[in-house]
Amino acid sequence: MSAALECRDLRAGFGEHTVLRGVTLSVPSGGVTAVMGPSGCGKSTLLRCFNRMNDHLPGFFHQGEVRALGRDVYDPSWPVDSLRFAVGMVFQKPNPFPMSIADNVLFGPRLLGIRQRQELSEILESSLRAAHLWDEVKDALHASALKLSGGQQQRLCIARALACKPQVLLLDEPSSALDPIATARLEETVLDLASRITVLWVTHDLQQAARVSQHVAFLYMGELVEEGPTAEVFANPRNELTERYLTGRFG
Ligand SMILES: Nc1ncnc2c1ncn2[C@@H]1O[C@H](COP(=O)(O)OP(=O)(O)OP(=O)(O)O)[C@@H](O)[C@H]1O
Repeated sequence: MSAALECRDLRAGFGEHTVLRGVTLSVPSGGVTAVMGPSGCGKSTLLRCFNRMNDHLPGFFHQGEVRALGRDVYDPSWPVDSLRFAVGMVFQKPNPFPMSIADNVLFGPRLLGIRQRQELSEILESSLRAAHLWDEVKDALHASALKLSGGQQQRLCIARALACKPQVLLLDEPSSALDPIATARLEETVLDLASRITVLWVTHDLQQAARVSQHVAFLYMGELVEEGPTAEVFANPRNELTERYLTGRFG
């Protein structure tokens, strides 16, 4: 199985604060890999290294290698915009742009220079369908995205990322602001997508990690403690820290 994302000896942090302390991780192509670990252990920082979303944050530094789709993410011949189209991201809080549903989805394709009406309308429909939102919004494509519910807004954010035809989606606790029904719909949507693209999903929720992922990585205080097939890690963790985390015995 080839790796969609990889980092080797990755140290990263902000100013004097080292957050990631030499993380080596390989995220298999296809399916869902969950990153779990206690608050502050560096999950989001790790996720954001893969599409260079930390770069603009004050004091950010990194050492070591970070690769996406087989390429160094700092390869000067790979513009950061193209990297972020290939490795899309959905954040904790839904963040639709204050514009119509259609304009949200078509924002990326228009930036990519696509102007043909027919092509844009195909991208709009296929992205909304893939995000399981088409049936709910097909008669209101020109209504404001801000009128959608939180769960719909989060699926719109997925559609917006999908419109740029990513090969990888980074999800940073995308359901933490959603109720259980909206969370279930989001999980169903992502599981469908994961047959075609690679998903790296940061979650606090162990049951969610067990439900959605085939591969799991456990981070603790900036170090990768354990990774492997989800069923194996949950049933038989090799590391005592992982075992304590999974059984809720974490001081
Ligand atoms: N922009 C920033 N500037 C300075 N420190 C930061 C910044 N972003 C994160 N940190 C610090 O890096 C550490 C790891 O944060 P990160 O958000 O990666 O952890 P996390 O495991 O995702 O946490 P949570 O589960 O609470 O979201 C924390 O101590 C945090 O305060």
